[in-house]
Amino acid sequence: MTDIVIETRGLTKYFGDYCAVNNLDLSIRRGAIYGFLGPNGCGKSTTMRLLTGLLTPCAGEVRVLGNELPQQAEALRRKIGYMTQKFSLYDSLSVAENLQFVAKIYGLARRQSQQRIAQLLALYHLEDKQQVRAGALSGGQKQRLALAAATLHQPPLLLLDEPTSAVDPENRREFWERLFDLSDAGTTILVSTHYMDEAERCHGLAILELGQKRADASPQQLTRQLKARVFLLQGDNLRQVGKQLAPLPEVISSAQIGNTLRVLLAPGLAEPQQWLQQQLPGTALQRVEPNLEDVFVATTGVGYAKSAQN
Ligand SMILES: Nc1ncnc2c1ncn2[C@@H]1O[C@H](COP(=O)(O)OP(=O)(O)OP(=O)(O)O)[C@@H](O)[C@H]1O
Repeated sequence: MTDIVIETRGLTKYFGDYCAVNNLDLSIRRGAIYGFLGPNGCGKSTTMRLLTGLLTPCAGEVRVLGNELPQQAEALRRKIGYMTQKFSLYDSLSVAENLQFVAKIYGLARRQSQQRIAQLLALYHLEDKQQVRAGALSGGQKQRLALAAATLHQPPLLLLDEPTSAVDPENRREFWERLFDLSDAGTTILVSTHYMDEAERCHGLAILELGQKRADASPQQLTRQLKARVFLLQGDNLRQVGKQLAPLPEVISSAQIGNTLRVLLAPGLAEPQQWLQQQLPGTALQRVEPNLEDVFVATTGVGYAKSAQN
């Protein structure tokens, strides 16, 4: 059996005249946690819906777990777990009732369903909440319940659309530990996010903008391959310095972080440090290693245009 679980070529989706997903090629291997990182409206959710078979592409080829979509969407449905952006379980049902309901949908036998639900309640620390209405749970508990429901039938592929957007850092960390357990057991996980710290945890990552893929590699490769140069500046009047630098075509971005200004320079400059020092005589500056946020800034928006120009 092939090790590639999700494969798309030229995947494209229009809503009317608007191209929400534009000629997307993906290749995601079994057991990977693969992230979609991108701004609001870049096409993350639409791509996920296309990969579940819920939406039909306008063009391109899609193969998920060996199923050609949209023709074999029905066969795929039982093999995936899908956690939508909005909590989609029943607020008025208890935690246990929600899981029993999902087990019925998947056609689990009563005994098997009881065992699996007990296992999930323990795994996701919901044992003492099983009689509580889902609507009364905290944000973190709701997400754990949603993950329990999405994994109830032990699917080999999980699609999680911004799963931790309403969750505090501790719960998010715990949630990701469970995702790594699932990945370790062979589950492939596709996760969309706005958060750099979540994106950094992924094995592989696509940065999306305007429905297009701007970059695709592991977070480590993306930072290593970045051609833009990053500098940290210290000194007085950093607000003023930032405003002076921002409009220059050689400057991809300047952003204040505490008492420093983080400046990204476009790749075309032969002597970037010298060039920057000439713009700002007397300002202390130091070259630093790029992080994932630098990659994001350089591959989207103004950064994308300036990187391409220079
Ligand atoms: N059913 C639809 N009809 C028309 N336009 C749509 C539909 N679904 C999505 N869109 C548009 O397609 C674009 C991509 O939307 P999508 O929800 O995939 O983005 P996203 O990256 O998931 O955004 P967010 O981070 O805000 O969830 C947006 O401009 C959106 O308005």
